[in-house]
Amino acid sequence: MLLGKQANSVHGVAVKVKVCGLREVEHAEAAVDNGADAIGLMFYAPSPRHISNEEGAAISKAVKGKASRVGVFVNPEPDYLQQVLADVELDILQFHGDEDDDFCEQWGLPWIKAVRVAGSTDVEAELARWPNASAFLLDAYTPDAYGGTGEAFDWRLFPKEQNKPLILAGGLNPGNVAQAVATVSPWAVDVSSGVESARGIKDEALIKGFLNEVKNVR
Ligand SMILES: O=C(O)c1ccccc1N[C@@H]1O[C@H](COP(=O)(O)O)[C@@H](O)[C@H]1O
Repeated sequence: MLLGKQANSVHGVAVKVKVCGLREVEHAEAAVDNGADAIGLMFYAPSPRHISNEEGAAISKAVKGKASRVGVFVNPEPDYLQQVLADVELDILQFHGDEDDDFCEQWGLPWIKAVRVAGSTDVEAELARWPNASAFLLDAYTPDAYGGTGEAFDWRLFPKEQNKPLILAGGLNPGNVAQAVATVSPWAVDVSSGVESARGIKDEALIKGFLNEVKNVR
């Protein structure tokens, strides 16, 4: 599991893994069976990984009790988010847009704030904008997309010390995740396009490969 109701562990002994943008029950099951701590369900319509509430409910049910189910949103309308919560059992919310602390805090679930990092970003100052976040996910900034681009940021900008769990994301894949973990020592890693055979299409072998690579450095 990724986070409890209270997130209070920082830099635990094992690197946790979230596999994001799952659209098929069998891919979610493959991720969980191979050691994923969390799966991400994309509720952002422009994403190639977007799923309906019905699809999300089926995946959520399949992995219940085995992994944390994270709903990923980008600047959602409150009514839409409310409807997702009514239809899909989720454990954690991930906000990947311009949502402020008050917006993220109102849903009664632990939440992760994604912060998009460019060369000029003052990461510490950015993280201070969401004091109630349970954890932060650091992803690459790209001007034309909110995430899921397969782009990495400069890992030297990843904070060495933080009082909250930090998740490394952006451009991770089976070929670079071991190096990323060794370089940055994140609390968790998050992958989406790096385990796809085509845009939005997850690949079971790549999912397994990614999880094996992380296991080797756990
Ligand atoms: O996956 C998407 O399409 C997406 C769209 C909008 C916001 C976030 C999105 N995905 C998240 O982006 C990061 C990094 O993805 P990648 O591994 O570089 O493809 C990851 O946290 C996804 O959850």
